[in-house]
Amino acid sequence: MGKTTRLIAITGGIGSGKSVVSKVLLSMGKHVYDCDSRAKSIVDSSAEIKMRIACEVSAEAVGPDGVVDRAKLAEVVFADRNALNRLNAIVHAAVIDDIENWRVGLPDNTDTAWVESAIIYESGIDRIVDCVWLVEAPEDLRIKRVMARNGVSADDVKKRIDAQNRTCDYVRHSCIQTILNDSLAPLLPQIQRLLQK
Ligand SMILES: CC(C)(COP(=O)(O)OP(=O)(O)OC[C@H]1O[C@@H](n2cnc3c(N)ncnc32)[C@H](O)[C@@H]1O)[C@@H](O)C(=O)NCCC(=O)NCCS
Ligand SMILES: Nc1ncnc2c1ncn2[C@@H]1O[C@H](COP(=O)(O)OP(=O)(O)OP(=O)(O)O)[C@@H](O)[C@H]1O
Repeated sequence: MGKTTRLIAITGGIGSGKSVVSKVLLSMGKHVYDCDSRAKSIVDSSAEIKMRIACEVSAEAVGPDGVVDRAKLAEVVFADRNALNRLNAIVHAAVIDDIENWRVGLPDNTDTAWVESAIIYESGIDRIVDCVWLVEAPEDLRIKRVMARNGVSADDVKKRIDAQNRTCDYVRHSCIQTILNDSLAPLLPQIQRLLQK
């Protein structure tokens, strides 16, 4: 059981490069929980959660076949803070439970594992991790990266940035390490240095 495994959050705004950091760790054989994909599986596998999303957030975002229309859901919640708060309240409690189950299921000898999420304070993940790795990149670069990655407009990316906590809020966590992922700083040596701490 990985019950005593130390948890480190990999956080930072959308497009900062959290997934790239996660991929480096995974390539080293480390355990990383990907909140975006796990949250999707949790929603997709729960009729109750989907019903709550349809009733409390957007009826149009869940089809009669139970399939979640994520483009529609994103359009609704990133234009309406109250709708986003309702969605977060429905999904995040289930994600926290899932992280705890995942941690318990890690192999015995797992000293440290990572949880990747853009929104550790909104989701409550800050309360279950021991340390935070904050991935940072200039906002204009983050916007360009996400436009290229997702084929979306700058306006769509800015709406998500507005929905996420500002960098200054991250300092609320007592143990925080920064990884700079602009167009110049190489990532690998920074990750290796943090792994030695
Ligand atoms: C809003 C949804 C439908 C958009 O789906 P979509 O496939 O377009 O995006 P995806 O899930 O891959 O997320 C991409 C990025 O959007 C940002 N984002 C996602 N959810 C949120 C949120 N609740 N608040 C702020 N930013 C968010 C993050 O930077 C994330 O990395 C989806 O993200 C969702 O259901 N979000 C609520 C659950 C959640 O908070 N998941 C993320 C961490 S637990
Ligand atoms: N240093 C880099 N050099 C080139 N491309 C990069 C770099 N860092 C990230 N990218 C690219 O930018 C895009 C955004 O990066 P990534 O998906 O890791 O961001 P993220 O922080 O995980 O975003 P999200 O909050 O949406 O999960 C990806 O297509 C990624 O390949």
